[in-house]
Amino acid sequence: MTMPRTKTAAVTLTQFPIREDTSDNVDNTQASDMEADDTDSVEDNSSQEGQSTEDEEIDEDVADEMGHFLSSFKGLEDRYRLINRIGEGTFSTVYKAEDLQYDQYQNNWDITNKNNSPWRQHTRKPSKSRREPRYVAIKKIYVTSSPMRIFNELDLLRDLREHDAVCPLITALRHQDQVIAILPYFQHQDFREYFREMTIADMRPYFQCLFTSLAAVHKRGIIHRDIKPTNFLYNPAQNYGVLVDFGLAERQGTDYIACNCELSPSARQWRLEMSAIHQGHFDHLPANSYPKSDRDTRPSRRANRAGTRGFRAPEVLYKCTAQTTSIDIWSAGVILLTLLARRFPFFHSADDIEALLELTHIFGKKRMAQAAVMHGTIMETNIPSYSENGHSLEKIVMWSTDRSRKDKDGNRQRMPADEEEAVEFLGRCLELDPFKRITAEQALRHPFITRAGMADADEDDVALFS
Ligand SMILES: Nc1ncnc2c1ncn2[C@@H]1O[C@H](COP(=O)(O)OP(=O)(O)OP(=O)(O)O)[C@@H](O)[C@H]1O
Repeated sequence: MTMPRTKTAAVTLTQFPIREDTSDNVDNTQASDMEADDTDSVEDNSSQEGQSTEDEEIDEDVADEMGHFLSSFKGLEDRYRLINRIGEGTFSTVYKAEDLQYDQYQNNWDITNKNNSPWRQHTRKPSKSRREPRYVAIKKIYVTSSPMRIFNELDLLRDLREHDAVCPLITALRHQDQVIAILPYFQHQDFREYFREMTIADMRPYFQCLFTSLAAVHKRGIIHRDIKPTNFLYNPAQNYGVLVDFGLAERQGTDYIACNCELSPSARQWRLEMSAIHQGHFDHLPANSYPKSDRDTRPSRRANRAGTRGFRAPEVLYKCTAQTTSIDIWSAGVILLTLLARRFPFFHSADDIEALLELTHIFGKKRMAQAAVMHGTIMETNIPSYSENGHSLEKIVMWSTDRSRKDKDGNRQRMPADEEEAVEFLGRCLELDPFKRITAEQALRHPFITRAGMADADEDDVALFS
């Protein structure tokens, strides 16, 4: 008889009760929350360590580390055979492992068993042989993560388990203060290996998959908060990818405080006109306004800024207190910009102020100042090289790919039509106003996406990047 994964556990293991109290046995005094909030920032320092095969040699240190992990987590070696370390991030280490007790459980998560699943066409055919190894990814969450953070990730993953475009949670286990999440192993390629070669025709299915995942996540009112290439596991050979890492995700509306951006444009304009800054003097402050230089007296604004540097939307940088799922669309736009510009990482700021300056360089002082006012804050810079109106995204892409110079007859290179379409879509994702930014549902109806799989633009692609 097979059993549902979440109802059974080896006697020696503490099965992680996803919806129950998780604090038992976890030393709360030790658990320092590494979650990025108002003060912390996360860098994209996760590494993918290749898609190991079993023949591949394993680094001695990794072998030692895996041995220690197996021996310290009671009962783990009866259930899983660790094969290799496949990823190391800010909050966890991920291992590839063989599921030794696969046949003892109901495996509803297994895409190879699903009929009518879009995953089915992207994965190997179900095998009749019961002996074929089944692989999982074991995410060993660092013990320094707070129990609430771990609970949040597992809870959201559980909510999203029915979605083919999100890597589902099989189960989670706890031994003392160590929590591990078991996910299906998804064969993918490291972004750094393919981003330079991707043609526009290759980008379409990539974003079709990514936006399908985002549409599913956003439909449930969940903000992923950490959309970046290492969190979208993509297999270019199969044109298929899944979203992982809900460690920073949250339900929209958590810690919500009203923000200026929700006002109607006329109400916002009225507020601006009444502000001391707009009037340029502080002798007669209108009611309910702040003087310009009051840093010592006014508490600083707090908002969730969790995410990875370079991928944060402007409203996150401006500490908007009413952030929505559209922050994920911005981050997806940054991935597209990376692909079109052939530069990774595209943005490389050390902190949020630098990140705002990088954006100002592209979008210009005027639009960045307008975006700031939208969220009830002021953005000023005296850096002389920044222009008032910034540059078009088309120009940025042409510069980045070394196509901005005129030819010997003085003509500028033109962007091929399919690339123009991609840049137009990019502009819809990198819209400074979150309310005007395209949604995931709308993105799936955009021609850049709907043309995925059509052999439309191969000639242009070849001409462009050869
Ligand atoms: N289901 C999976 N199948 C294959 N590889 C995976 C899977 N889940 C995670 N990985 C690998 O492990 C890496 C780290 O995983 P994850 O992003 O969940 O951890 P993290 O510690 O939160 O990382 P980060 O610092 O990027 O937020 C991924 O980039 C990927 O290479």
